[in-house]
Amino acid sequence: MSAALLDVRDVRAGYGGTETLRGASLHVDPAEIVALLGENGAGKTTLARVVSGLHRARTGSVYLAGRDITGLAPHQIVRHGLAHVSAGRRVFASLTIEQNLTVAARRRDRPLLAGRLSEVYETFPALRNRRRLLAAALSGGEQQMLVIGRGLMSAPQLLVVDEPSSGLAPAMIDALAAAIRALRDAGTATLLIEQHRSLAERVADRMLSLREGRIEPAGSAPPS
Ligand SMILES: Nc1ncnc2c1ncn2[C@@H]1O[C@H](COP(=O)(O)OP(=O)(O)OP(=O)(O)O)[C@@H](O)[C@H]1O
Repeated sequence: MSAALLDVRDVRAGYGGTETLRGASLHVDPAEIVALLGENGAGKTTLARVVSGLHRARTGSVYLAGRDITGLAPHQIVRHGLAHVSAGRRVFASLTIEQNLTVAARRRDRPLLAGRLSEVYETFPALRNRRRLLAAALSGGEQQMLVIGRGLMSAPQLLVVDEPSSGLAPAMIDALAAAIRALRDAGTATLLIEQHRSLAERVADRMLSLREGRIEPAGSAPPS
């Protein structure tokens, strides 16, 4: 059994007659930040969706903490410790920040909520200060913090975050980098999916590149 937290082995996946992933493999170790880079349309989002159960691999397998999660439903994969933060920062604009964070919690999870909320607010203090505001009032960067915060509410061992830096100002990218590093230091690993290198270079322990359906090393990352 592999000691990796996430182990993606030889995954093939696509749409209709098109094969987007053609034997893609990668691993993420516990409390490691791995960036997956690739051009527009390379298949990064497809890979993220396969890992989180939103898209079915044709062949290959995905292991999380040694458990075969290939083909499990997304809600089962969340329970095994993976949170997927999709691209696009979809917040519930007419709910408050705190309601956005708690909306998915089940009734029996309520006693745990206060603890989870306080950890999210520790990671993103800007959200704590504004928790009673409607999410519509947030900037793009704050909305990105909110959707990551929503992912953190399930106490994941691994965050898979798709294009968080898209369209953000450099100061906000720095803030995101600091948060992702703080999460790593507290034990949460991240698979960071990015088209551009700016956030990846600031934060990643390792950088990978998806090209022609396969994953290869993308040069060494600077120390963080
Ligand atoms: N639902 C779908 N049906 C058909 N083709 C799709 C679908 N989703 C994605 N594709 C195609 O699969 C390929 C990979 O898309 P994917 O979104 O995984 O790439 P990406 O690397 O994440 O790119 P981007 O950064 O633009 O999102 C693209 O050619 C895309 O057009």
